[in-house]
Amino acid sequence: MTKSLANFTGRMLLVGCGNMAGAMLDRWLQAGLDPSAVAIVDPFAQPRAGIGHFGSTADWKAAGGAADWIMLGMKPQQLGEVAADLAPIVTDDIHLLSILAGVSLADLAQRFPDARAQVRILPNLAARIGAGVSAVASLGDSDAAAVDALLAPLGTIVALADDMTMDLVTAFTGSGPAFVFRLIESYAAAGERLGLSPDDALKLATATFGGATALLAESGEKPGALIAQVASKGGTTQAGLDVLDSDGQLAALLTNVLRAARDRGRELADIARGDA
Ligand SMILES: NC(=O)C1=CN([C@@H]2O[C@H](COP(=O)(O)OP(=O)(O)OC[C@H]3O[C@@H](n4cnc5c(N)ncnc54)[C@H](O)[C@@H]3O)[C@@H](O)[C@H]2O)C=CC1
Ligand SMILES: O=C(O)[C@@H]1CCC=N1
Repeated sequence: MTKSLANFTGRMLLVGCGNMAGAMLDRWLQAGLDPSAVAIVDPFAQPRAGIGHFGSTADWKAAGGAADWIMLGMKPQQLGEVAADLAPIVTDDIHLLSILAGVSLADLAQRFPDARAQVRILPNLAARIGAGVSAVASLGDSDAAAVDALLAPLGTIVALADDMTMDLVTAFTGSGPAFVFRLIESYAAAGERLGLSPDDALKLATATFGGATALLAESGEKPGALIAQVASKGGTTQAGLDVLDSDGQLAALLTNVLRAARDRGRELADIARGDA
């Protein structure tokens, strides 16, 4: 059942509302968030019924805009221009939330020093259906109960003591869905190459990945224990696993994938700080 936000009383401003912030907002609205308590500053955001849309922070302010929560949902590269307009508005009664990859709590505190709290959230796209993962770390008086209430309808919440590992988590769970979609796409393409029709290949691949992850989560068993239940000695699965496991190539490939994504987060932070 969707966790309710019907009792959430804060006024929320979203600065940048594209794929990720839009997925969070749509889930929040589904969970009962009052649209009249939300405003969006984004020159290109998709309009949503009952929500005020503004092209700039100045337009929002001129229309009498006020907020208790402000969430940064644009790209990290836009932090400089956004902060120039927004920082004077972020006073000590405002919780500043950020979903920006790379941008650290220290960077947020430097850009928005007067905020009541700086809260760094790393969500993922599955938030749209309440099956996401949100890692969260904060500075200041973050009102953890209210932050948890906001994040609960989006899926699993992982509270981190600080944001030291956030760039790795960004790669792992933030970028993660794209890596999984690519694996499924490649699995389907391999099935096609060996004779399945494109429709059957994607349908079977999606159901196989979905069923396997659901079984893993529900059974509480370790992946290795479930592999042993599928792979008969000398059978078909073992023949495939022998290829997958050869020379540790899969582990090396995935480590390189995560390292590249994590390191790009650090580069984005440099760009957001104006250091690159
Ligand atoms: N897409 C994802 O799965 C995830 C994204 N993120 C983070 O979310 C943020 C947004 O990413 P996406 O939604 O993928 O990008 P997006 O390109 O879909 O959305 C960005 C939005 O910002 C708006 N925008 C551009 N300049 C602006 C300005 N000056 N003021 C206000 N709005 C402005 C754009 O019109 C657009 O709607 C990034 O910082 C990214 O690191 C974090 C976790 C996952
Ligand atoms: O690709 C990106 O930079 C963002 C951060 C995590 C997922 N999407």
